[in-house]
Amino acid sequence: MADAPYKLILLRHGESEWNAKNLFTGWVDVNLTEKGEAEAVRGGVLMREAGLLPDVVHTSVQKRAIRTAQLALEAADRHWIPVHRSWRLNERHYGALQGKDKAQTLAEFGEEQFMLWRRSYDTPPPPLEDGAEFSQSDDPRYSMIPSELRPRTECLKDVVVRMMPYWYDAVVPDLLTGRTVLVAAHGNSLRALVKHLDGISDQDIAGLNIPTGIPLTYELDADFRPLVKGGTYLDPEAAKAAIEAVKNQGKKK
Ligand SMILES: O=C(O)[C@@H](CO)OP(=O)(O)O
Repeated sequence: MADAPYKLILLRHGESEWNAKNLFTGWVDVNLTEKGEAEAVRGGVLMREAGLLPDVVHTSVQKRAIRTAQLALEAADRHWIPVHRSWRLNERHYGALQGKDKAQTLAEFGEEQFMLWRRSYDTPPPPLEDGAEFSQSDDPRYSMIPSELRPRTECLKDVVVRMMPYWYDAVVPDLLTGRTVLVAAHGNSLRALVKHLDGISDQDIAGLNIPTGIPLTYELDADFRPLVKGGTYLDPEAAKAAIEAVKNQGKKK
């Protein structure tokens, strides 16, 4: 069996204001709730207790992931490590669903359409028009992305396509130098990465949910394939309960 020279930690941001309100969020730049901040700190404590200390961190350009990384790294006494950020690690752009209530959307469109938009691999929600209330068309942080590349909606397949160049060009080179790499990102950008790492099929990925604030660690072999499929959550019990909660979003009132 190949060695496991590479260590990767994936961390979904802590609970956001819109997670708490049960709204589709996507590229809308909402902050963490107090609970989300506490989850981020706890994520850092778990890393410290496990002796898994990141040497470099990669985040999206969204506040909830940026702040989660900072809070977790402070708790692990690693606030000083180099940071890289990219829109390619952003949450999936949720198109015209951004800002909509998940329970209301489920009631209005029915379970099949709701789950197709939420978890199918290749059905994107309707696009969000530039200039609309929850559009990022005028956000300066995206001004360097050419218009034809800038998402107005995305399915998970689209996220895989825009995320993978970052994996190969930015994260893998850090792993190759022997650094322990932390990727602090989002439910769906991390689902895209886990799909690639674990070789999950387009069908089966629909059933995979990632909880907020609990580090998911991978040891990777020389081909950047996991020694343990699915990785290892640092708090498996808490992860199990939190995964169920993510799965059932929309059903709660
Ligand atoms: O609203 C969103 O942007 C995401 C993550 O919070 O939701 P979902 O889990 O429904 O894809």
